[in-house]
Amino acid sequence: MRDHSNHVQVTREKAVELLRDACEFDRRKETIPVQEACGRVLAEDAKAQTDIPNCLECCLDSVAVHYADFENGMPDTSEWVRGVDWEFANTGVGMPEGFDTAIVIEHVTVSDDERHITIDAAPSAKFAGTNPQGSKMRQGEVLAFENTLVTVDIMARMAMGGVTDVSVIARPTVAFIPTGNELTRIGDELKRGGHFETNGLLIAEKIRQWGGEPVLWDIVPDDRERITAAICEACTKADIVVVNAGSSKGSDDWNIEMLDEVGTVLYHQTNHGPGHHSSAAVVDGTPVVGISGPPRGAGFTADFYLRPVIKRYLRQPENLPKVKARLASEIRPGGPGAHKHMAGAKQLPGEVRPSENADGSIFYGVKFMIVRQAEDGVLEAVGVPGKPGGLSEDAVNGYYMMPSGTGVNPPQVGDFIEVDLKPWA
Ligand SMILES: Nc1nc2c(c(=O)[nH]1)N[C@H]1C(S)=C(S)[C@@H](COP(=O)(O)OP(=O)(O)OC[C@H]3O[C@@H](n4cnc5c(N)ncnc54)[C@H](O)[C@@H]3O)O[C@H]1N2
Ligand code: MOO
Repeated sequence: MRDHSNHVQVTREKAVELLRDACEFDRRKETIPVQEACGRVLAEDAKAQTDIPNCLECCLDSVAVHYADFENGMPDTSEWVRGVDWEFANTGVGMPEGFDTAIVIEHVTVSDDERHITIDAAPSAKFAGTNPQGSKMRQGEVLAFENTLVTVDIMARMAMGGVTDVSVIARPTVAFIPTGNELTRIGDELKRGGHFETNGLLIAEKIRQWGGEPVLWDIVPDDRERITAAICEACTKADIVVVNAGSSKGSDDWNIEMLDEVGTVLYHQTNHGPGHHSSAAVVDGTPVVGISGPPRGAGFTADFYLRPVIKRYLRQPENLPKVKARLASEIRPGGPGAHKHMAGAKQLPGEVRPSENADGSIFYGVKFMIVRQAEDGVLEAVGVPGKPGGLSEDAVNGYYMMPSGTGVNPPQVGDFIEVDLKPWA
């Protein structure tokens, strides 16, 4: 049984900072076709391979002429020959060779047989109505900088400049190690009192959405040697490792000890719940993110702690975006430390766990919120009604860290609160 007398509890902010400092990635690069670059991060500047346009180009639908014919005023065009003195020229297309100036088609009357024209407005200067070579992009010009997340527009711009292959940061591989004797693979027969291993499904998809490559480990039983072996193997094979469950104080909760044996534990508790038993370690230079078992907390603690590590690898913004929203429904404190048997209580009933902020520090209950526009146009946040883990959670798009502790006043309906937006990417 684990010795949990020596807690390393940190705030959420400190946890992210410790994890960030522990990441010294040796990023890999790969070259992929530009058509597949959307959603990837450039490892090098992408440069135009050619001038665009690569010759004098016509601006609008026009006829192409020689400016020299207009230098002494409007010429007599009755004897003009198509292809010699004039030619059609169209928007965004190279000028017919030899022609230097364009007159928009609205100032031109074309004969029915399209061989003769009369013009009612002369061009103002040589090259009028044209775009010079290289006016959209010049060969060698940077079209997108290193570390840019390629959007559809950027992908199309690079392709426009003749870029066929791009160098991108390889997707970091993220090993997910599920632990627990009670776990059963999805599709197998459920053990008595057990659960299907669903956190792997949940977190693998998040990893993909955030730009990583999930690698799912088989369920590891609560056995010290097997846990250690799985962690060590994963740390040699993956860029980032997630160890799931086995993080608390139960008779089979070994993960923190094992991480401590093979690496350095940075922290193994945070100041919020759910998610209290989140942890982090470094094993042979590989960051290991510890996510607690209960699925309700596993999802958003991955948002809090795993996402920044993946984003750091990919050199993308790490913090979740926050919005200020008007609290639209009453929310109550919760989690250890927010219990009615608060810090300082002399005797607790046996089924109640002691406060984790008995020292008077602030503890945060993570509240699932729906952020939406109120009828008066203001952004409002509604606490998810009903039972935690219920259907109403499907609409959750934000998290609020609700403080509790001595002297802390919880927000009232109508107050503005800061909500972390749930990340989809
Ligand atoms: N006496 C105390 N008991 C507990 C405390 C405490 O402070 N004192 N903390 C509670 C809190 S908070 C949490 S969170 C959990 C943390 O538990 P673990 O991270 O050690 O997770 P397990 O005990 O292994 O499992 C808990 C629960 O989650 C299910 N689980 C685990 N892995 C998966 C998975 N991959 N997919 C789906 N479900 C999974 C597991 O079957 C259990 O039902 O401890 C509290 N207890
Ligand atoms: O760590 Mo637990 O996730 O607080 O519920």
